[in-house]
Amino acid sequence: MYRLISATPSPYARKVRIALLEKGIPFDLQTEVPWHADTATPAYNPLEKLPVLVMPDGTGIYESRFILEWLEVKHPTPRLLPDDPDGVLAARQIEVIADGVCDAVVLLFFERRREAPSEAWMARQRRKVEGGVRALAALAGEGFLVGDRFGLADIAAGTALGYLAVRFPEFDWAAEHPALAALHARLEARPSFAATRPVPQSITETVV
Ligand SMILES: N[C@@H](CCC(=O)N[C@@H](CS(=O)(=O)O)C(=O)NCC(=O)O)C(=O)O
Repeated sequence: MYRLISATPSPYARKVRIALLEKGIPFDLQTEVPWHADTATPAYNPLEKLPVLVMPDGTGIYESRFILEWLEVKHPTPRLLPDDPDGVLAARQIEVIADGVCDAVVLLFFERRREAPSEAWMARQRRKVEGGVRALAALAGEGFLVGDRFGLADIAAGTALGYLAVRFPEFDWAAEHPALAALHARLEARPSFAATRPVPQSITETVV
């Protein structure tokens, strides 16, 4: 059985959790705080990050985009990528935007924990979050983000938007982007999203 090393707020781990659930792949969930000294990630990932998908033989793969690509290759049905190459590229481009929003939120979150946070640095990260959400909003319509089928693009965008509620709640993106908010509501109604709602975690060790 696979084991996924995850964290309750992690949007990157949530992408993998949702893909595993959508593909009906059984897995054990190992939830931890990757910022604490006792994290298991260094045993599998030289970058010391989760998610890590641990194989039955104990080896691990890491980096959410790679894990999702790996799952698409090893467990191709149901397919989470479009059938056409341009659709695949569009979905991957959306994942780049969504992950970039999450990256900026992480940097903003930890900057705020510094004794003397840099206002310039935080403003820069907020700009990236707002710009990324604007780019996603420009793609949101009545259906799913790419083609007529739920897939990777929706998983990436949905997990990024869900992460904002946990780490950047003061950004009222839904008021600015009603079509994106409606898509997000549709996605959060899916069992795979409902089962993986992000929850803040208590980080009690010094990180920055
Ligand atoms: N690009 C990576 C980012 C993963 C990442 O930043 N994970 C965080 C946890 S969380 O922010 O997703 O909750 C982590 O393990 N950070 C520990 C560290 O960076 O040392 C991915 O997509 O998997």
